[in-house]
Amino acid sequence: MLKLFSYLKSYKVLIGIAWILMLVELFVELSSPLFMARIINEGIEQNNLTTVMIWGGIMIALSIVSFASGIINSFYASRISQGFGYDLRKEVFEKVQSFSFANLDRFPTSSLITRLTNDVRQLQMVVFMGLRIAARAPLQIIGAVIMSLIVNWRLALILFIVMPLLLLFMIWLMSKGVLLFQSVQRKLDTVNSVMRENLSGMRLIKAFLRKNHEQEKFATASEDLKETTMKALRMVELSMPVLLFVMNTSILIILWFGNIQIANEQTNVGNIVALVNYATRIMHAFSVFTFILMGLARARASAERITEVLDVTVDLKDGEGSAEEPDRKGNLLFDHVSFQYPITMENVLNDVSFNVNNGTTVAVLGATGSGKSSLFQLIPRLYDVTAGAIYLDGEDIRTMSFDYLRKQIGYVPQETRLFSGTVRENICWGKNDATMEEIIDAAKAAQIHETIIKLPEQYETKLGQRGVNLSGGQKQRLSIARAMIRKPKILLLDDSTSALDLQTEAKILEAIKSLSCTTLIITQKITTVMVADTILLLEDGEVVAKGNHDVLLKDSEIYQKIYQSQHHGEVV
Ligand SMILES: Nc1ncnc2c1ncn2[C@@H]1O[C@H](COP(=O)(O)OP(=O)(O)OP(=O)(O)O)[C@@H](O)[C@H]1O
Repeated sequence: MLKLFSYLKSYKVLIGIAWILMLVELFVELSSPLFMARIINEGIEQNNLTTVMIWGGIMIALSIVSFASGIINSFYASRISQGFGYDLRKEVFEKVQSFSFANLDRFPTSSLITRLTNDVRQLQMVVFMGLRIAARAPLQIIGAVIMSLIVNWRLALILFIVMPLLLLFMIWLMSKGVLLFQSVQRKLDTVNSVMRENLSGMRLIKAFLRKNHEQEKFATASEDLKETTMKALRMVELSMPVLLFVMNTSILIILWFGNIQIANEQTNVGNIVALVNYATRIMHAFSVFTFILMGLARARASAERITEVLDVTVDLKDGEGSAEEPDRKGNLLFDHVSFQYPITMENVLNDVSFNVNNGTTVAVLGATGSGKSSLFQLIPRLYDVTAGAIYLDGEDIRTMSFDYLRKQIGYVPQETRLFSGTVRENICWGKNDATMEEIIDAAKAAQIHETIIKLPEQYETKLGQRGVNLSGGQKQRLSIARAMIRKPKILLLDDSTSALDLQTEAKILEAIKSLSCTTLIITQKITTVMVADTILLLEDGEVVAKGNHDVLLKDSEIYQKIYQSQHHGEVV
């Protein structure tokens, strides 16, 4: 947790001011009982109204100073804690942005969201408390103890017996609290994850009549969160009655012995009132302390979760190459490439070798789960190969900078993902500085221009979240336009034409040819495969056949079967 508080460094001066103001408040608080004792002893008991007026006036003036200090301290505490939260959130967000896919696989999205929001908020609260009340509570205890020793050291000894007991009780409370609040944050993750899945899959849930099942899942996760939170809060609530009991007992003992001392003329009423006042303040500080300790317990759990993200070693290292080299031709070579996902550690690609000449088209064919998408993700280095190497124009892609390598590639992933914004903005995602002419050209090439101009505001039509107001095929074509506008040297289409009719698909393939880029297409359609220069047949992560349509139809039994299945048994 201390590591995270290093983010407060830039607020050193403001923290100093906030603490000075807090000390002013504390001084007034601790000096008040003394003034009160004076008013009673020298004013009320002696019937001296002038003394009452003078010390009363001083007390009012000090209270105004304390009130103003409190307000300004609060203002600074909010400013510092909000700034700290902003800096920390930014740092965590930037770290997540630098994550490789392998790193991302380790953290569920919902958990990252909770860490970025709720966990940062917990730490923010602790910073606020630290500036407003946290440092005050222990100082208040120490100050009140010293003052009560000055006022009446014999009676103050009662507090020395009570305080260690309270301290032990609070340490026990804190140790239990940390574990419980860690559990609360984990349960919150689960609720967020269930909610996220539910909201993003709402259409499917309705179509499959899974509403009740999902509701049960949510209710279970929510109930679990409620139970754990209640358990944690019960710990906090337990502290209050214990403190009140101890406080009232201590005051009773002070009054009992105080009474005896007054009778023996060893002390006076004013001092006893002051002592009772200090005892009340000590107990109050203890209750604030308990509240702070619980906050700290919660923040410690949050700090651990945030540090876990910040401490991740990003396993993809950027290549040394410059981002401004000349564009490549697009020759691609897979040289004995094997790959496994870090979380499963099983080979999904095994000794894959093939060569693609620039400007040619390769169709990648294979059963589901055979490793096609995994193979594609290695080219823009979303993951790194586990063995072997991939070369672009003879150079290992790991030596190139990410920016440079990815600038050469247009990637249309299997799952079409559009962003809220206009149609134009979505196409521009592929090239920030694209002109309107380039945008229209890309849309025409992707066979989506005609559809766009029929939309209410054409290119300025706003897309709903994830493009809800478009059909599956329209979304696919828009993502193809987004990739084509970059005029990439390598174009990767991961099953991106599955929702298109044969005629539209043929037109897109024609437009792609005119880009003269190296194109790799994952497809299940034999019509697309047939026009490719090379076909790669993958099975369980291995290349089992390679060649053009005619070669494979002659040599590969698997290819023959695929061909026949889509040509209704017709053998060529
Ligand atoms: N992020 C991941 N972490 C762990 N394993 C994964 C991950 N993504 C895919 N896999 C596994 O890798 C294997 C290959 O998956 P891949 O998505 O590459 O297959 P595919 O041929 O593209 O399948 P499909 O045609 O169904 O899209 C599968 O066994 C899959 O379970």
